[in-house]
Amino acid sequence: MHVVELTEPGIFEHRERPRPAPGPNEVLVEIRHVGICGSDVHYYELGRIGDYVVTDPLVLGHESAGVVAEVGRDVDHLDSGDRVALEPGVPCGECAQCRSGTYNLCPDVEFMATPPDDGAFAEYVAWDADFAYRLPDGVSTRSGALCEPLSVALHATRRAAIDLGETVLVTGAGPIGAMVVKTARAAGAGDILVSDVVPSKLDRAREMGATETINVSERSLEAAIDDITGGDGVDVVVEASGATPAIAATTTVVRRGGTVVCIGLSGDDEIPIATNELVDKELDFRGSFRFRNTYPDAISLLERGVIDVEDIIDFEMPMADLTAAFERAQEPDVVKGMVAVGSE
Ligand SMILES: NC(=O)C1=CN([C@@H]2O[C@H](COP(=O)(O)OP(=O)(O)OC[C@H]3O[C@@H](n4cnc5c(N)ncnc54)[C@H](O)[C@@H]3O)[C@@H](O)[C@H]2O)C=CC1
Ligand SMILES: CC(=O)[C@H](N)C(=O)O
Repeated sequence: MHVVELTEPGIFEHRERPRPAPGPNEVLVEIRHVGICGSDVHYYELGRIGDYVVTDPLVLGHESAGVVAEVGRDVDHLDSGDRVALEPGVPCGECAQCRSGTYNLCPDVEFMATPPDDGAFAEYVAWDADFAYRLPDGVSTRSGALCEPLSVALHATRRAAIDLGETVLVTGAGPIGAMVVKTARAAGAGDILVSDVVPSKLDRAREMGATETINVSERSLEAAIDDITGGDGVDVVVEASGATPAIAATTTVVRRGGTVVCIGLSGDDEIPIATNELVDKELDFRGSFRFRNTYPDAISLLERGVIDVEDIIDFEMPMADLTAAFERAQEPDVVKGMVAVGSE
Protein backbone atom coordinates (compact mmCIF):
# COMPACT_ATOMS: atom_id res chain seq x y z
CA MET A 1 0.00 0.00 0.00
CA HIS A 2 0.97 3.59 -0.54
CA VAL A 3 2.01 5.76 2.45
CA VAL A 4 3.66 9.13 2.87
CA GLU A 5 6.47 9.30 5.41
CA LEU A 6 8.00 12.37 6.98
CA THR A 7 11.67 11.46 6.77
CA GLU A 8 13.15 14.77 7.92
CA PRO A 9 11.75 18.27 8.50
CA GLY A 10 10.13 19.51 5.28
CA ILE A 11 10.62 16.22 3.43
CA PHE A 12 7.78 13.82 2.60
CA GLU A 13 8.63 10.57 0.82
CA HIS A 14 6.02 8.46 -0.96
CA ARG A 15 6.70 4.82 -0.15
CA GLU A 16 5.17 1.36 -0.46
CA ARG A 17 4.59 -0.71 2.67
CA PRO A 18 2.90 -4.09 3.15
CA ARG A 19 -0.86 -3.73 3.63
CA PRO A 20 -1.53 -4.45 7.34
CA ALA A 21 -3.72 -7.37 8.37
CA PRO A 22 -6.32 -6.46 11.02
CA GLY A 23 -5.86 -8.12 14.41
CA PRO A 24 -8.82 -9.97 16.01
CA ASN A 25 -10.27 -6.73 17.49
CA GLU A 26 -9.29 -4.47 14.62
CA VAL A 27 -10.72 -3.22 11.38
CA LEU A 28 -8.70 -2.52 8.25
CA VAL A 29 -9.81 0.88 7.00
CA GLU A 30 -9.29 2.23 3.49
CA ILE A 31 -8.60 5.86 4.34
CA ARG A 32 -10.59 8.46 2.37
CA HIS A 33 -10.07 11.81 4.06
CA VAL A 34 -7.48 13.21 6.46
CA GLY A 35 -7.50 16.76 7.85
CA ILE A 36 -4.21 18.61 8.32
CA CYS A 37 -3.80 19.59 11.99
CA GLY A 38 -1.46 22.27 13.33
CA SER A 39 0.51 19.53 15.08
CA ASP A 40 1.09 17.77 11.72
CA VAL A 41 2.41 21.06 10.33
CA HIS A 42 4.64 21.47 13.38
CA TYR A 43 6.19 18.01 12.89
CA TYR A 44 6.56 18.73 9.16
CA GLU A 45 8.34 22.04 9.79
CA LEU A 46 10.47 21.22 12.83
CA GLY A 47 10.51 17.43 13.19
CA ARG A 48 9.43 17.70 16.82
CA ILE A 49 6.86 18.98 19.28
CA GLY A 50 8.47 19.41 22.69
CA ASP A 51 9.76 16.05 23.83
CA TYR A 52 8.15 14.20 20.89
CA VAL A 53 10.90 13.96 18.30
CA VAL A 54 10.65 12.34 14.87
CA THR A 55 13.66 10.03 14.82
CA ASP A 56 12.33 7.38 12.39
CA PRO A 57 10.17 7.97 9.29
CA LEU A 58 6.72 8.93 10.57
CA VAL A 59 3.33 8.88 8.84
CA LEU A 60 1.45 12.05 9.86
CA GLY A 61 -2.33 12.67 9.98
CA HIS A 62 -4.70 11.93 12.84
CA GLU A 63 -8.00 13.47 11.67
CA SER A 64 -9.21 10.59 9.53
CA ALA A 65 -12.16 8.68 8.14
CA GLY A 66 -12.56 5.94 5.57
CA VAL A 67 -14.28 2.72 4.60
CA VAL A 68 -13.93 -0.63 6.36
CA ALA A 69 -12.16 -3.03 4.00
CA GLU A 70 -11.80 -6.01 6.35
CA VAL A 71 -12.93 -6.87 9.88
CA GLY A 72 -10.98 -8.82 12.48
CA ARG A 73 -12.24 -12.18 13.77
CA ASP A 74 -13.81 -10.82 16.99
CA VAL A 75 -15.39 -7.65 15.60
CA ASP A 76 -19.16 -7.87 15.36
CA HIS A 77 -20.35 -4.24 15.31
CA LEU A 78 -18.81 -3.24 11.97
CA ASP A 79 -18.88 -4.73 8.48
CA SER A 80 -16.88 -4.31 5.31
CA GLY A 81 -18.20 -1.30 3.44
CA ASP A 82 -19.13 0.67 6.57
CA ARG A 83 -17.85 4.22 6.50
CA VAL A 84 -16.10 5.09 9.77
CA ALA A 85 -14.39 7.95 11.59
CA LEU A 86 -11.27 6.90 13.49
CA GLU A 87 -10.69 8.18 17.02
CA PRO A 88 -6.91 8.62 16.86
CA GLY A 89 -5.98 7.70 20.43
CA VAL A 90 -6.22 4.10 21.62
CA PRO A 91 -5.61 3.98 25.38
CA CYS A 92 -4.21 0.98 27.25
CA GLY A 93 -7.57 0.20 28.89
CA GLU A 94 -5.92 -1.00 32.09
CA CYS A 95 -4.34 1.94 33.93
CA ALA A 96 -6.04 3.93 36.70
CA GLN A 97 -7.09 6.67 34.25
CA CYS A 98 -8.61 4.20 31.80
CA ARG A 99 -10.38 2.34 34.59
CA SER A 100 -11.86 5.55 35.97
CA GLY A 101 -13.09 6.62 32.54
CA THR A 102 -10.65 9.48 31.93
CA TYR A 103 -9.01 7.52 29.14
CA ASN A 104 -7.80 10.68 27.37
CA LEU A 105 -5.26 10.93 30.21
CA CYS A 106 -3.88 7.40 29.74
CA PRO A 107 -0.07 7.72 29.84
CA ASP A 108 0.31 4.74 27.50
CA VAL A 109 -2.10 5.89 24.80
CA GLU A 110 -1.18 5.06 21.22
CA PHE A 111 -1.95 8.31 19.40
CA MET A 112 -1.76 8.53 15.62
CA ALA A 113 0.99 10.68 14.15
CA THR A 114 2.78 11.13 17.48
CA PRO A 115 6.24 9.54 17.49
CA PRO A 116 6.64 6.59 17.41
CA ASP A 117 3.02 5.95 16.29
CA ASP A 118 2.14 6.34 12.63
CA GLY A 119 -0.90 8.24 11.41
CA ALA A 120 -3.31 8.10 8.51
CA PHE A 121 -1.65 9.50 5.39
CA ALA A 122 -1.76 5.93 4.11
CA GLU A 123 -4.02 3.89 1.86
CA TYR A 124 -4.95 1.57 4.73
CA VAL A 125 -4.83 1.70 8.51
CA ALA A 126 -5.54 -1.25 10.83
CA TRP A 127 -7.25 0.23 13.90
CA ASP A 128 -8.90 -0.94 17.12
CA ALA A 129 -12.56 -1.45 16.17
CA ASP A 130 -13.73 0.13 19.45
CA PHE A 131 -12.23 3.40 18.22
CA ALA A 132 -13.81 3.22 14.75
CA TYR A 133 -17.29 4.82 14.63
CA ARG A 134 -19.80 4.12 11.88
CA LEU A 135 -20.83 7.24 9.95
CA PRO A 136 -24.52 7.46 9.12
CA ASP A 137 -25.80 8.23 5.62
CA GLY A 138 -25.53 11.96 5.14
CA VAL A 139 -22.25 12.35 7.04
CA SER A 140 -19.37 12.24 4.57
CA THR A 141 -15.91 10.92 5.36
CA ARG A 142 -14.75 14.50 4.74
CA SER A 143 -16.89 15.71 7.66
CA GLY A 144 -16.22 12.51 9.61
CA ALA A 145 -12.48 13.20 9.58
CA LEU A 146 -13.21 16.48 11.38
CA CYS A 147 -14.81 14.65 14.31
CA GLU A 148 -11.33 14.94 15.77
CA PRO A 149 -11.04 18.75 16.12
CA LEU A 150 -14.78 18.82 16.83
CA SER A 151 -14.10 16.42 19.70
CA VAL A 152 -11.40 18.71 21.10
CA ALA A 153 -13.99 21.51 21.18
CA LEU A 154 -16.78 19.29 22.53
CA HIS A 155 -14.59 18.13 25.40
CA ALA A 156 -13.52 21.72 26.22
CA THR A 157 -17.15 22.87 26.09
CA ARG A 158 -18.06 20.14 28.56
CA ARG A 159 -15.13 21.12 30.78
CA ALA A 160 -16.46 24.70 30.64
CA ALA A 161 -20.00 23.59 31.62
CA ILE A 162 -21.46 26.49 29.63
CA ASP A 163 -24.89 27.46 30.91
CA LEU A 164 -27.74 28.71 28.69
CA GLY A 165 -27.27 32.32 27.67
CA GLU A 166 -23.78 32.71 29.12
CA THR A 167 -21.28 35.02 27.44
CA VAL A 168 -18.31 33.04 26.14
CA LEU A 169 -14.99 34.44 24.96
CA VAL A 170 -12.99 32.22 22.61
CA THR A 171 -9.38 33.37 22.19
CA GLY A 172 -7.99 32.17 18.84
CA ALA A 173 -9.98 31.59 15.65
CA GLY A 174 -7.96 28.74 14.18
CA PRO A 175 -9.66 25.38 13.58
CA ILE A 176 -9.97 24.64 17.30
CA GLY A 177 -11.35 28.08 18.17
CA ALA A 178 -13.75 27.86 15.22
CA MET A 179 -15.00 24.49 16.46
CA VAL A 180 -15.43 25.92 19.97
CA VAL A 181 -17.61 28.69 18.53
CA LYS A 182 -19.83 25.97 17.07
CA THR A 183 -19.96 23.78 20.19
CA ALA A 184 -20.53 26.78 22.48
CA ARG A 185 -23.42 27.87 20.28
CA ALA A 186 -24.83 24.33 20.30
CA ALA A 187 -24.50 24.31 24.11
CA GLY A 188 -26.73 27.39 24.34
CA ALA A 189 -24.20 30.15 24.86
CA GLY A 190 -25.53 33.69 24.51
CA ASP A 191 -22.96 36.13 23.19
CA ILE A 192 -19.87 34.46 21.72
CA LEU A 193 -16.89 36.80 21.48
CA VAL A 194 -13.82 35.75 19.51
CA SER A 195 -10.34 37.26 19.47
CA ASP A 196 -7.53 36.74 16.98
CA VAL A 197 -4.85 38.73 15.17
CA VAL A 198 -5.88 37.74 11.61
CA PRO A 199 -8.85 39.76 10.28
CA SER A 200 -10.00 37.08 7.80
CA LYS A 201 -10.19 34.50 10.58
CA LEU A 202 -12.34 36.86 12.63
CA ASP A 203 -14.64 37.29 9.60
CA ARG A 204 -14.89 33.51 9.32
CA ALA A 205 -15.64 33.22 13.05
CA ARG A 206 -18.54 35.67 12.63
CA GLU A 207 -19.93 33.56 9.78
CA MET A 208 -19.75 30.53 12.09
CA GLY A 209 -21.70 32.14 14.92
CA ALA A 210 -19.48 34.60 16.78
CA THR A 211 -21.55 37.61 17.80
CA GLU A 212 -18.60 39.98 18.18
CA THR A 213 -14.92 39.82 17.25
CA ILE A 214 -11.83 41.49 18.65
CA ASN A 215 -8.66 42.03 16.66
CA VAL A 216 -6.08 42.05 19.46
CA SER A 217 -3.42 43.49 17.18
CA GLU A 218 -5.56 46.68 17.14
CA ARG A 219 -6.96 46.87 20.69
CA SER A 220 -6.12 45.12 23.92
CA LEU A 221 -8.26 42.16 24.88
CA GLU A 222 -8.67 43.51 28.40
CA ALA A 223 -9.94 46.92 27.19
CA ALA A 224 -12.28 45.33 24.63
CA ILE A 225 -13.86 42.95 27.15
CA ASP A 226 -14.16 45.77 29.65
CA ASP A 227 -16.09 47.81 27.05
CA ILE A 228 -18.29 44.97 25.87
CA THR A 229 -19.26 43.67 29.32
CA GLY A 230 -19.42 47.01 31.11
CA GLY A 231 -16.50 45.99 33.31
CA ASP A 232 -18.08 42.73 34.52
CA GLY A 233 -16.01 40.28 32.44
CA VAL A 234 -17.27 37.26 30.51
CA ASP A 235 -18.83 34.18 32.10
CA VAL A 236 -16.52 31.72 30.37
CA VAL A 237 -13.18 31.97 28.55
CA VAL A 238 -12.07 29.15 26.28
CA GLU A 239 -8.44 29.73 25.38
CA ALA A 240 -7.75 28.24 21.92
CA SER A 241 -4.77 30.22 20.65
CA GLY A 242 -1.80 29.00 22.66
CA ALA A 243 -0.61 32.64 22.53
CA THR A 244 1.11 33.70 25.75
CA PRO A 245 -0.63 37.12 26.05
CA ALA A 246 -4.05 35.51 25.51
CA ILE A 247 -3.39 32.86 28.17
CA ALA A 248 -2.06 35.47 30.61
CA ALA A 249 -5.17 37.65 30.13
CA THR A 250 -7.72 34.91 30.84
CA THR A 251 -8.00 35.56 34.59
CA THR A 252 -8.50 39.29 34.01
CA VAL A 253 -11.21 39.12 31.33
CA VAL A 254 -13.35 36.50 33.07
CA ARG A 255 -16.00 37.62 35.58
CA ARG A 256 -15.90 36.92 39.30
CA GLY A 257 -16.96 33.32 39.81
CA GLY A 258 -16.37 32.54 36.12
CA THR A 259 -14.65 29.68 34.34
CA VAL A 260 -11.48 29.52 32.24
CA VAL A 261 -10.73 26.47 30.12
CA CYS A 262 -7.31 26.28 28.44
CA ILE A 263 -6.92 24.20 25.29
CA GLY A 264 -4.04 26.12 23.73
CA LEU A 265 -0.49 24.88 24.20
CA SER A 266 2.06 27.66 24.47
CA GLY A 267 5.60 27.56 23.12
CA ASP A 268 6.62 29.08 26.45
CA ASP A 269 7.13 26.65 29.31
CA GLU A 270 5.94 29.15 31.90
CA ILE A 271 3.40 31.96 31.66
CA PRO A 272 2.63 34.36 34.52
CA ILE A 273 -0.93 33.87 35.75
CA ALA A 274 -2.46 36.28 38.28
CA THR A 275 -3.00 33.70 41.00
CA ASN A 276 -4.50 36.24 43.38
CA GLU A 277 -7.24 36.77 40.78
CA LEU A 278 -7.88 33.02 40.79
CA VAL A 279 -8.52 33.22 44.52
CA ASP A 280 -10.16 36.63 44.80
CA LYS A 281 -12.52 36.00 41.87
CA GLU A 282 -12.99 32.34 42.89
CA LEU A 283 -12.33 31.15 39.36
CA ASP A 284 -12.57 27.66 37.96
CA PHE A 285 -9.35 27.42 35.93
CA ARG A 286 -9.18 24.17 34.00
CA GLY A 287 -7.16 22.45 31.33
CA SER A 288 -8.72 20.44 28.51
CA PHE A 289 -6.70 17.64 26.94
CA ARG A 290 -7.84 15.94 23.75
CA PHE A 291 -11.20 14.24 24.41
CA ARG A 292 -13.03 11.24 25.77
CA ASN A 293 -16.39 9.74 24.87
CA THR A 294 -17.02 12.43 22.25
CA TYR A 295 -17.13 10.64 18.90
CA PRO A 296 -20.71 9.32 19.10
CA ASP A 297 -21.95 12.77 20.10
CA ALA A 298 -19.84 14.54 17.47
CA ILE A 299 -21.29 12.24 14.79
CA SER A 300 -24.81 12.77 16.10
CA LEU A 301 -24.37 16.58 16.01
CA LEU A 302 -23.23 16.30 12.39
CA GLU A 303 -26.03 13.91 11.44
CA ARG A 304 -28.73 16.13 12.92
CA GLY A 305 -27.25 19.22 11.27
CA VAL A 306 -26.72 20.94 14.63
CA ILE A 307 -23.10 21.50 13.67
CA ASP A 308 -21.60 21.82 10.20
CA VAL A 309 -17.84 21.39 9.87
CA GLU A 310 -17.49 21.77 6.10
CA ASP A 311 -17.24 25.55 6.35
CA ILE A 312 -13.90 25.43 8.15
CA ILE A 313 -12.28 23.66 5.16
CA ASP A 314 -10.37 26.02 2.82
CA PHE A 315 -9.07 23.50 0.31
CA GLU A 316 -8.89 19.80 -0.50
CA MET A 317 -5.88 18.27 -2.26
CA PRO A 318 -4.94 14.69 -3.13
CA MET A 319 -2.36 12.80 -1.06
CA ALA A 320 -0.12 12.80 -4.16
CA ASP A 321 0.31 16.54 -3.51
CA LEU A 322 0.92 16.31 0.24
CA THR A 323 3.91 18.66 0.23
CA ALA A 324 1.92 21.34 -1.58
CA ALA A 325 -1.00 20.79 0.79
CA PHE A 326 1.24 21.26 3.83
CA GLU A 327 2.80 24.40 2.34
CA ARG A 328 -0.66 25.83 1.66
CA ALA A 329 -1.89 24.90 5.14
CA GLN A 330 0.71 27.30 6.56
CA GLU A 331 -0.77 30.37 4.83
CA PRO A 332 -2.09 32.76 7.51
CA ASP A 333 -5.66 32.86 6.16
CA VAL A 334 -6.08 29.08 6.04
CA VAL A 335 -8.19 27.51 8.78
CA LYS A 336 -8.25 23.86 7.64
CA GLY A 337 -6.68 21.91 4.79
CA MET A 338 -8.16 18.56 3.82
CA VAL A 339 -6.40 15.69 2.04
CA ALA A 340 -8.26 13.20 -0.14
CA VAL A 341 -6.64 9.78 0.09
CA GLY A 342 -9.22 8.03 -2.06
CA SER A 343 -12.53 9.03 -3.62
CA GLU A 344 -15.88 8.65 -1.86
N1 LIG B 1 -5.46 20.63 24.48
C1 LIG B 1 -5.61 19.87 23.40
O1 LIG B 1 -6.05 18.73 23.45
C2 LIG B 1 -5.28 20.43 22.07
C3 LIG B 1 -4.57 21.60 22.00
N2 LIG B 1 -4.34 22.17 20.80
C4 LIG B 1 -3.71 23.49 20.85
O2 LIG B 1 -4.77 24.45 20.75
C5 LIG B 1 -4.31 25.63 20.10
C6 LIG B 1 -5.22 25.95 18.92
O3 LIG B 1 -5.12 24.96 17.92
P1 LIG B 1 -5.32 25.36 16.39
O4 LIG B 1 -6.61 26.08 16.21
O5 LIG B 1 -5.07 24.15 15.60
O6 LIG B 1 -4.10 26.39 16.23
P2 LIG B 1 -3.84 27.55 15.19
O7 LIG B 1 -2.42 27.94 15.38
O8 LIG B 1 -4.31 27.16 13.83
O9 LIG B 1 -4.79 28.73 15.69
C7 LIG B 1 -4.41 29.62 16.68
C8 LIG B 1 -5.06 30.96 16.36
O10 LIG B 1 -4.72 31.89 17.39
C9 LIG B 1 -4.48 33.13 16.78
N3 LIG B 1 -3.72 33.99 17.69
C10 LIG B 1 -2.39 34.26 17.72
N4 LIG B 1 -2.12 35.12 18.72
C11 LIG B 1 -3.29 35.40 19.32
C12 LIG B 1 -3.66 36.23 20.41
N5 LIG B 1 -2.76 36.94 21.10
N6 LIG B 1 -4.96 36.27 20.77
C13 LIG B 1 -5.89 35.54 20.11
N7 LIG B 1 -5.60 34.75 19.05
C14 LIG B 1 -4.32 34.69 18.68
C15 LIG B 1 -3.78 32.78 15.47
O11 LIG B 1 -3.85 33.83 14.54
C16 LIG B 1 -4.58 31.57 15.04
O12 LIG B 1 -5.69 31.92 14.25
C17 LIG B 1 -2.85 25.35 19.73
O13 LIG B 1 -2.04 25.88 20.77
C18 LIG B 1 -2.77 23.83 19.73
O14 LIG B 1 -1.47 23.37 19.99
C19 LIG B 1 -4.81 21.64 19.62
C20 LIG B 1 -5.49 20.45 19.63
C21 LIG B 1 -5.72 19.72 20.86
C1 LIG C 1 -2.09 18.78 20.20
C2 LIG C 1 -2.67 18.36 18.91
O1 LIG C 1 -2.84 19.16 18.03
C3 LIG C 1 -3.08 16.96 18.66
N1 LIG C 1 -4.45 16.97 18.23
C4 LIG C 1 -2.90 16.08 19.85
O2 LIG C 1 -3.88 15.87 20.53
O3 LIG C 1 -1.77 15.64 20.08
